[in-house]
Amino acid sequence: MDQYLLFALLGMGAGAVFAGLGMGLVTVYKGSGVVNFAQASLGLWGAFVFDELRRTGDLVLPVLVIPGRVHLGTSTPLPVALAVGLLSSAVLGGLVHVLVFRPLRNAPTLSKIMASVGILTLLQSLLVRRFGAGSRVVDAVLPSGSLRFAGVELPQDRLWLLGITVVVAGVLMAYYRWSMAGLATRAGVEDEVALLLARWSPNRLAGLNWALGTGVTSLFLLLASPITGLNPASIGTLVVPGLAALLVARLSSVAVAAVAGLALGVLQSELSYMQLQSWWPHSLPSGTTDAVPFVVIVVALVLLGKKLPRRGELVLSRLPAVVRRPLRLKWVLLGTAVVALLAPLLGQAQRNGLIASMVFAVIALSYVVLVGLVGQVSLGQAAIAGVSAFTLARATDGLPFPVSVLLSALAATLAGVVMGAPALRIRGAQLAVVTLAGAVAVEALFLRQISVSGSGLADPELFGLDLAAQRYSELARLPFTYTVLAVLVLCCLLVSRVLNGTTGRRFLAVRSNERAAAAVGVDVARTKLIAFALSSFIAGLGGALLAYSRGSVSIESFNYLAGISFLIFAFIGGITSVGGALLAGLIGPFGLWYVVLDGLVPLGSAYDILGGLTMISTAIVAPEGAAGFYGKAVRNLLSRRTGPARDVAEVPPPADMPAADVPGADTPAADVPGADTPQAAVAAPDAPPVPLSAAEGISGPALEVERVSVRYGGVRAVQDVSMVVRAGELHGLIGPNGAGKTSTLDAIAGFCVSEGAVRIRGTDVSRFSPHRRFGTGLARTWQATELFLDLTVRDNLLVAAQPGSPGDLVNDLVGRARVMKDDAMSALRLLGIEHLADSHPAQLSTGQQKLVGVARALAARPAVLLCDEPAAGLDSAESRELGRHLRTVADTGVAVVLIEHDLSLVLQMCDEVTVLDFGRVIAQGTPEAIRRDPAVMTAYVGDPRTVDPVSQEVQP
Ligand SMILES: Nc1ncnc2c1ncn2[C@@H]1O[C@H](COP(=O)(O)OP(=O)(O)OP(=O)(O)O)[C@@H](O)[C@H]1O
Repeated sequence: MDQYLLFALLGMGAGAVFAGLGMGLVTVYKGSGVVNFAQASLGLWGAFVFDELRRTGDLVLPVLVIPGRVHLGTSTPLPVALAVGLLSSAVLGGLVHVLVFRPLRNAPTLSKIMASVGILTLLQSLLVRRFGAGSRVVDAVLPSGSLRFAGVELPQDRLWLLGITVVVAGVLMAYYRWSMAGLATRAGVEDEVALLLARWSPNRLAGLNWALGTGVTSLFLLLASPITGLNPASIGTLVVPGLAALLVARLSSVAVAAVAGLALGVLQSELSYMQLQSWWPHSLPSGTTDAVPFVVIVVALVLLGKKLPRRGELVLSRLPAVVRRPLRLKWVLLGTAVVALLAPLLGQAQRNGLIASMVFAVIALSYVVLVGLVGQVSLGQAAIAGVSAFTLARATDGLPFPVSVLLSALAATLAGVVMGAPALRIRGAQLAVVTLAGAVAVEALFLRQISVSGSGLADPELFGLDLAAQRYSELARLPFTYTVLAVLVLCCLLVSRVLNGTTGRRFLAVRSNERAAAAVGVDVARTKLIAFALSSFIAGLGGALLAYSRGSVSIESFNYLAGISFLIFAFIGGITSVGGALLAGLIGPFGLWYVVLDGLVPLGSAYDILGGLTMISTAIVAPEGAAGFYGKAVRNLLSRRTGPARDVAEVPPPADMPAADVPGADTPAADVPGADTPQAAVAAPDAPPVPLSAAEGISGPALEVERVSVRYGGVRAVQDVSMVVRAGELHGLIGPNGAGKTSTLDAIAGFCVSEGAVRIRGTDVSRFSPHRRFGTGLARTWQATELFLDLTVRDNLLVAAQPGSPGDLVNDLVGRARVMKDDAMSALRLLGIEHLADSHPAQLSTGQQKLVGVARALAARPAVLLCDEPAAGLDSAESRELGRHLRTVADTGVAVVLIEHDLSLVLQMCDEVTVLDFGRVIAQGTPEAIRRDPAVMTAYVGDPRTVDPVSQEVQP
């Protein structure tokens, strides 16, 4: 027991460091909304500066140019060195905010993650350049020696660290609770607009918090350095536990971050003690302690996943745009032929560069699938590629060449799905944290356990043809070059097919808006898992090729730092297109660009610094990457010469533009897909109703809601609401603000936890997820339009028309995907907006967007359509037009539930009306009955009289 106490206290050394990281990360996040992957590097800078001052009296500067250091005298007193060290980190943190994150304030989360990862690599290289790569032993800062307690010698420095952690956490808490700047920072987390109105500058506050956060982290790294030593390479062991503390603290509580950090340190220390015991199962991998943060993160996310707060940012930002355009076969063949003809002409070094470029392009394609198309930021792809490489070296002995590679890639697929599974509830920076922690765990539990030397890898051979990458003096053999080229071409075609097929459409829908995707039947979790699997398979192929090309498998090629470097180059190239991946290959580690540059100036580690700097500037200037940036520039140039380029979406006309002026209006009806169907006859609300709904011919209730209740914590938003809606009925759901209308709709569609029963055409769907409810014939629209901004109007509708089936991916790959264009077009035609099919949502007016939202819900021919204030934001003429459209929809046999504030519109258009107030049904019946119901008028105007439905004036 004494030993457990001792090890618990020993763990406080690392624990205080983790706590310092966690508290610093929370401070930075509170101030700026950035999850700072470079926190440990920024903190280490101050610790190194402090140590260097004490050793040599030199103040080291982070500037890349000379002079890198200023001599301040031979002996610097401890307090001065301490102050200068902390200040260095704080200033560096403030500078990072001003130079990088301030310009990125409104940028997508992806750009912020990439920038902070760029800073991490940049600082790591800087630390090595300025202070050397080795480990430093640091003189004691805190009192050493021990105290005797309960028969155990307790180290004093750990007790001091524990005390300092408590004090710093207390000071930070007091700062956020009582100081004006702290209170303003907390207010900014909720609502930055309000902060601005109160005359606080969010930028200045962010800068202050950056400086404070990095200073706090540096303090703990510095004080604990005599225990932990100082080593630039230790960043890997620091980043993940710090991020784990941040997540456990729900990104907001300094105190919880401190406790979580200390607890992690203690847990790791106790585990390392237990591993020395005879009863410990020694068959467990020795890296178990390094995997602890991953487990903590996974548990934290499972328990807190949906509760993690989001910042009230000024601007909602989007990921870089994706252009869906299939690869043209002639370009693929031409490109392949050029590389194939060029390869024999290159020298060994250049051909090696070509191979490295092609291998890296394959790996970059895996990022295109996961990060570019689904928006899932992964820092763990190198570990996934490593699983394949190590499997190839160890587990596929004796298997023939392509089979061994395919099996290894499948092992990587499995690892990717396992790493991705806990991440299904999250995205953005938190996902990046999980994948980074996962990469460290894979490295500790798997890669390090099966370290393999070069001889472990059998050379590839196909039908007697020697495909080895190297043989004697030949370092880059042609047959291997062609093998890699073939794999790259296949992967490019695969990704292009997926991007342009139904799977890609669904990927982009999930990337754009997860809950809207679920509302149109997309199984979001499955879609993400498919993306993880596909991307891991491609990364696995890349990993196997990388292993062959290097002739050996080493951890350094696949550790978390390699993962970060991979992501950096993939992002610089362009993370949303096949072209971007090819560019990434060109500039990637040891690729052709590196070889050419290295021939001119020896690069060494400067290439990483260059990569980090390029990464940061790419994140700021061109988040779409070099491919997107130059692609756009070329298109602009062409359009200036020849008029608008074809793939740039043209701005559609307003809805009231005459049909003849609409692009494509001169297309004969017979040329429009689906024009020969009966639905094609319907072009306006005045036209006779056309059967569109899957509910055709069904009589009886399409929707039954029975005693549904919804609670948000202490708020009872909906209480025992019941209603029945028949096929072909337009049912109004009205009530004052906050009456519970949207919550009722959310409960029916499965978007909130509720009690009671919901039946669609007799099927009880109360326990179904939203996408399964959609499958039974229930569609909805949203109060905000919630269209998929990355997709055209047609594609928005096609996502709903084809919510997914198990064979879709294979069909996409073999080019046999079914396209339900008719359903999509007939929904657009029904609402008179087929001319908008090729527009992007951002180009449409609010009214047009609302109609597209209704059309999207109709594209799957639902039996029940729930419309949440579709007329909000429209003028009264547009509202009435929309009302007529909905009447037409109901007349096709769809049961329509309409939430609407325009009382006169509801009383005119609807067959039945349900009125809610304070979450309860206060009236139900025909518009006539509702009009006469005094309870309704009391709820609306506090006056028990009736209302004139047209003028909305209260009648005596
Ligand atoms: N996510 C939530 N968490 C806590 N309370 C909520 C949440 N969503 C809604 N509420 C509360 O539940 C009640 C009903 O809200 P709801 O949005 O369903 O009403 P509504 O009739 O649709 O209002 P409006 O017409 O303004 O859209 C309100 O008191 C609201 O503040």
